[in-house]
Amino acid sequence: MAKLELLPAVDVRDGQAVQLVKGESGTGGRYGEPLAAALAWQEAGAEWIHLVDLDAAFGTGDNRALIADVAGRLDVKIELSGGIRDDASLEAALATGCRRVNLGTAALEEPEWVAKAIAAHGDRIAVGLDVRGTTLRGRGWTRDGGNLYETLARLDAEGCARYVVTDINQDGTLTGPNLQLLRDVCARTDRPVVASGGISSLDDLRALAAMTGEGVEGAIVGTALYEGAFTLPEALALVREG
Ligand SMILES: O=C(O)c1ccccc1NCC(=O)[C@H](O)[C@H](O)COP(=O)(O)O
Repeated sequence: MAKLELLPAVDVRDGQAVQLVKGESGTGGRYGEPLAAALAWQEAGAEWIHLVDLDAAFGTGDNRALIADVAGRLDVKIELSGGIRDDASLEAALATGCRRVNLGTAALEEPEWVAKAIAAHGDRIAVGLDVRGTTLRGRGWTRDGGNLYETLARLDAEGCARYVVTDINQDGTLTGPNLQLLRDVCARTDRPVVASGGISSLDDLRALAAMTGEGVEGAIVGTALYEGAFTLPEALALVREG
């Protein structure tokens, strides 16, 4: 069975590393310099970093220069997310050297542009499916954006290579991932799924590792690592053992 990939999160708001609760502004913890956080995950053995520009996602500015600087100083693979909605932001994101970008809002509001981006960039494009129930949310998770499964079918048909699936109600809550949602998404697509939101324990990672055969490829971990629920070396050892 394939090994579950782990992606420690570095979400950037106002130049600081943060983790929000359910994506709500002003909630959650602040964790200092994003570069220091990213280097700490890299030194602890991370193979990936999930790097998010929350200001760009919310439309409250951006941390583009800082994010490009962080990306340029890391040796690990980067998944870059937040506010990538047009040619300029996509080119800037890809120019950081990241392995892939996540498109979120654009997949809901600019489907033709997203189809072109998928055609042009292949598996460097993933789509973030951020949901409450089965309703997608865009613009930093502040606006409804259509039905999860209709959008998934459309993106599959357009050749989308991978999905990052977040249950917003679990995100940052340390109450565990929504395994049923992940199962349902995996049942409706043959593309790999990266799980995000709510991971609280090594047992949660074991449960996700047991789903690699269903299509769960990776897991983004934020709050649990910052708050010390487990360490990254412990998590990496768990997924390496299979
Ligand atoms: O990724 C986004 O675009 C985004 C937009 C608005 C609010 C939050 C957003 N991302 C949050 C994350 O990527 C979290 O770091 C990740 O889901 C980890 O969650 P957790 O392990 O529950 O802290």
